[in-house]
Amino acid sequence: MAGSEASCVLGIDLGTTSVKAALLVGTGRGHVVAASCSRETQAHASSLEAGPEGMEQNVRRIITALNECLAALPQQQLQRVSHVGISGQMHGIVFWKSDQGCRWTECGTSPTFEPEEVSHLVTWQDSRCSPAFLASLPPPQSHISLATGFGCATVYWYLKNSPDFLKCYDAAGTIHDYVVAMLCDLKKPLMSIQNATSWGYFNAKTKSWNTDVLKKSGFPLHLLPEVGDPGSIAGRTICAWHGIPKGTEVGIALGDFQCSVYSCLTERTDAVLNISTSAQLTISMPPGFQPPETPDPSSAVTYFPYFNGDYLAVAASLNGGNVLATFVDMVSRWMEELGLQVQESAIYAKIIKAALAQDDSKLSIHPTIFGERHVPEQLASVTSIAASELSLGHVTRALCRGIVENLCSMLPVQRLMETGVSRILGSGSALARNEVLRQEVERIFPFPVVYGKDVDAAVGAAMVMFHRK
Ligand SMILES: Nc1ncnc2c1ncn2[C@@H]1O[C@H](COP(=O)(O)OP(=O)(O)O)[C@@H](O)[C@H]1O
Ligand SMILES: O=C(CO)[C@@H](O)[C@H](O)[C@H](O)[C@H](O)COP(=O)(O)O
Repeated sequence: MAGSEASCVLGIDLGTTSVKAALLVGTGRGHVVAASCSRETQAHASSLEAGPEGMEQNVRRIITALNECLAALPQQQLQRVSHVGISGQMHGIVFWKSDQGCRWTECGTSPTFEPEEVSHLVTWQDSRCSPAFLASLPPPQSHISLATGFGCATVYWYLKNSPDFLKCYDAAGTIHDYVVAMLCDLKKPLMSIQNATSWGYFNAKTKSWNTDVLKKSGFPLHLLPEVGDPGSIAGRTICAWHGIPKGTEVGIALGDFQCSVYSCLTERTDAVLNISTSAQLTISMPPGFQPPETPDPSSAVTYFPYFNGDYLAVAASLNGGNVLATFVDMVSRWMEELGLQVQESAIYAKIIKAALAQDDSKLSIHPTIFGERHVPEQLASVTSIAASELSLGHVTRALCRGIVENLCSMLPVQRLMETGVSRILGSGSALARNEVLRQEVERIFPFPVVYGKDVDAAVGAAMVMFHRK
């Protein structure tokens, strides 16, 4: 009954590069994606406090992209939305004043909210916390090693370097926690244990913050959100929003990679490979699995809470589609310096075409320009450079291969085989839009590869709510 009366569920994903939205409609046997939309946020912002090491995003731009996305969805179906599920980029932190986080205004025919007293979002890509700074912090009681870009590490950085900044705000969360708090007018933000784990200083087993450790070191505890289980309801919308009725239930915000996995994983013998701005290779752990109490900082695999007490083992690479985006940006800047202007989308199309015509290359690119959390100091390198292999096609092919090989070095094919993996599910729009990356995925894995669409996390966030209904 995907007909006109069926109720709809809206899924939203606030990614690092783009915002996506997907409308799911119930059918007799499940659901279908009735409409979807994606908008780049173009939200990069300079950091006043951290300088070039900061990686911040302008929250207004993110919300503008969100509004544009929702405005592009069919009004009739938005009016039938019964639940909203929201996911987004993990680890990051945004601060706001709880009584002035946003202002609701009329936007076309329906109200929407505009950010007011809100800081920039300091993202997972932020590198202001050096290894020496992190080593100076109290050791967390968590199974996850602390890294730069994690919410609690960022708070400590402000505490040391810019304490007045923190005095301006009394609430904090991930960007998706912020949106949920604004939609439902939560005075105290609520965070899922998926996102709380991604901030550091969180014990996923007891589902609680390391308050004793944090308190002793003067951490502003009032900035820590309440925590809840993924799949639970955070509140109800306080206004009709883009036609979505007032009083619609909104789920607690979820991690984007868990939602990408949720959108496609059906068998325990599946591994999920997601490539968006970052990249992840994930397998699900058996029911009842508990991660070791203390992390191995040299391990490339971490364990993240999934749903219903289950865990995912994930190789989370900081070098995914962003490496290609950086390459495209570099080409575009070089061309500009040479007096030519070419749109980035045209560069993507050309480099992908050139690499498709170049199906092999001895050129070897280790692409970790952003480091990796377990080896932050190991940056990118290029080897086996032959004069005959310098075309755009060779370089793009080698770059795509390097991204996939790097991810596989973090969670090797051998380990996948030992755990019984028999299929790779590919998700994320960097993969969906790049045939060269897909070819390299198919080359490296000795398993069949099945692809999703480019709004997977948004679909996953909606599915979580759909299954609650
Ligand atoms: N025109 C394009 N063609 C192919 N790939 C693209 C194009 N534009 C962007 N990309 C890739 O998509 C990535 C961003 O994917 P996206 O799903 O929007 O990320 P996120 O979910 O992190 O917001 C970029 O880092 C880049 O590698
Ligand atoms: O770092 C991890 C997990 O530790 C990432 O996998 C996590 O999903 C983060 O949200 C991403 O890094 C950001 O997601 P995306 O915008 O690249 O899709």
